[in-house]
Amino acid sequence: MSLPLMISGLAVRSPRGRILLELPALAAAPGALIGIRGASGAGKTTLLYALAGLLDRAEGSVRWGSTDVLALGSEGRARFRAGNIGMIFQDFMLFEELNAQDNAALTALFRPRAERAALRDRAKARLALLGLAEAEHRVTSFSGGERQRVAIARAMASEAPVLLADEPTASLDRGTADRLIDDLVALVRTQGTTLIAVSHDATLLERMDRVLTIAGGRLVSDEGGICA
Ligand SMILES: Nc1ncnc2c1ncn2[C@@H]1O[C@H](COP(=O)(O)OP(=O)(O)OP(=O)(O)O)[C@@H](O)[C@H]1O
Repeated sequence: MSLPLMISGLAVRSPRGRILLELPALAAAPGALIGIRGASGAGKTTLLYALAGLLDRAEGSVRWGSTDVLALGSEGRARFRAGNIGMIFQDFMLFEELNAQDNAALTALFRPRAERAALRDRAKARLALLGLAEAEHRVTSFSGGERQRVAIARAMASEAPVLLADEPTASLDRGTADRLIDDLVALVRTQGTTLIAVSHDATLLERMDRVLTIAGGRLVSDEGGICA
């Protein structure tokens, strides 16, 4: 399944009413590689959170296909995310008491029984591809880069139609980052996934079909790919 994105009248405010993000309209076809760049505090993570349906207070609509995630209650948003959105976020959202393999295969819990074994196999293969052989180790002892790779393996193994990533290469060495970028591009090209990645990594941004620049909570440029 592939999901087109349609944003309309999106506005996110701080609890005191300050505008953090204002995006009157944005559309993205499925199967696109979209980069988001901007200075610290520009609103990039806020946009990713809005796209993932992780914000409780936002005006407007964020439609993935026919689903407006802003119109759903928290349970509905969680269910939609589990089925449709793979997330590689900066806090990695790992479960400390689980090992790397179980963390990477976590989305199997939300899948029909018949799909679970294949998802676990994909998670294992992704961990190996990302150079994490210690799949049986609990993530508590892992470094930042190792934790990031577990989160990436989980998001990619889910084969969700949408992948949202916040600085996916930030904790990785250049070689691992380059392999990851190749893998993400291949996934998008073969599966029709939509990848939206916030990044400062020029190598990653160069590989995107489209790069959005956010400044002061607003979209200030929308380029069909850049050469950094
Ligand atoms: N809950 C909140 N309450 C008040 N202000 C907030 C809240 N969340 C974010 N902000 C503010 O919103 C603005 C955008 O933050 P955001 O994290 O989206 O920026 P960013 O572009 O991702 O920055 P960075 O590159 O540093 O991660 C910042 O000024 C931040 O301080």
